[in-house]
Amino acid sequence: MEKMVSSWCNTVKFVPQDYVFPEDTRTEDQTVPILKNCPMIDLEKAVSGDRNDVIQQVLQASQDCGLFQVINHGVCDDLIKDTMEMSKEFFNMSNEEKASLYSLDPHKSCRLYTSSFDYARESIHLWRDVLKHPCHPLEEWVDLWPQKPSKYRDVVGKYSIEVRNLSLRILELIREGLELKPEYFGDEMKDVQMLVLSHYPPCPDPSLTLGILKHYDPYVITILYQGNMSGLQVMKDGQWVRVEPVANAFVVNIGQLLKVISNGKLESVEHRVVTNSKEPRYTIASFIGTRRDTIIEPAKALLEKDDCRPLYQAFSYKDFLQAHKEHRGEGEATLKVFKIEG
Ligand SMILES: O=C(O)CCC(=O)C(=O)O
Ligand SMILES: [Fe+2]
Repeated sequence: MEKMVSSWCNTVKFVPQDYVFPEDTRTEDQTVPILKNCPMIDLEKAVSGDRNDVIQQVLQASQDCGLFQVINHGVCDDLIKDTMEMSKEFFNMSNEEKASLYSLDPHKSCRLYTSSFDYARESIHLWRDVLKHPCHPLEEWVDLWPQKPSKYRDVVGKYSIEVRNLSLRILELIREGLELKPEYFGDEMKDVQMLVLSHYPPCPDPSLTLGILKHYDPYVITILYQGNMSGLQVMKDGQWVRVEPVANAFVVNIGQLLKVISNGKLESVEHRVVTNSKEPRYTIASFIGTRRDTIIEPAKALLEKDDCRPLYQAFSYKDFLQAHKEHRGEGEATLKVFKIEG
């Protein structure tokens, strides 16, 4: 517990040496430019307006940026606010109250930890505390979730369901856009959902530290709520740029599995999180993924339609995760393992 950044960060004036990243991996400049033309997609229009136009916006943004933001997404503002409140309350509880969830074991399904999933093996730590738990199907997991704050399970349970529904609606737009058959994203492609609540406390020298190292999301799709504090940066045209938070909008990230399924038509964007010295930052990421035995491959219908060869061989998600672990921080290298050269 004493390793959690929030346990000791108020007592230090300088960044401890084991939190200082090598110069080429950390952020030297806090004032990187804003991601321009980050598409803001109005999802309501998919129902009441020109659905095809929304589909094209989603596809275009996924191709150009690997990321977009959504408004009028159907998750109600109060629920987002209450969930953020639950997260803040949780992280601000005393260490005694959180102790039962804290674990250094990367295999524990619901856990509170600090830095990355494997603190014990990393040489430099991230400026970040994390609560991570599966949430689908809710009744299977909810009993493992925090018991305090007392409304946590109720509020976060509702949030996880609504955000899951949002992910499925976006996946459906993508499926239609790629002209895949209706059952393409069947149950197995989306039957895992993880919720990751992050707390990035203020840092005395943000130029030395990172909240999360550069990475690609090793899932199908991510829905991120980043509150009102910036910190998320994406690699665009060889440059790190900021994704500014927009009140009640979600950031949608195309995961690496979707890049493979779309045979590289959709991009997955490299991103990282920087720290700041002023305010704590709280974010909630919902990842839709799959089980370890699911086979991932470029959609055959897409290859036939476009008359093109597959860029990736078929692989099990288990093998992908293994490669992901081996190439930590080098997300491009993970997919290269499965790339068909030619
Ligand atoms: O907290 C954030 O802003 C981003 C989190 C993220 O990229 C992740 O958890 O994969
Ligand atoms: Fe991420």
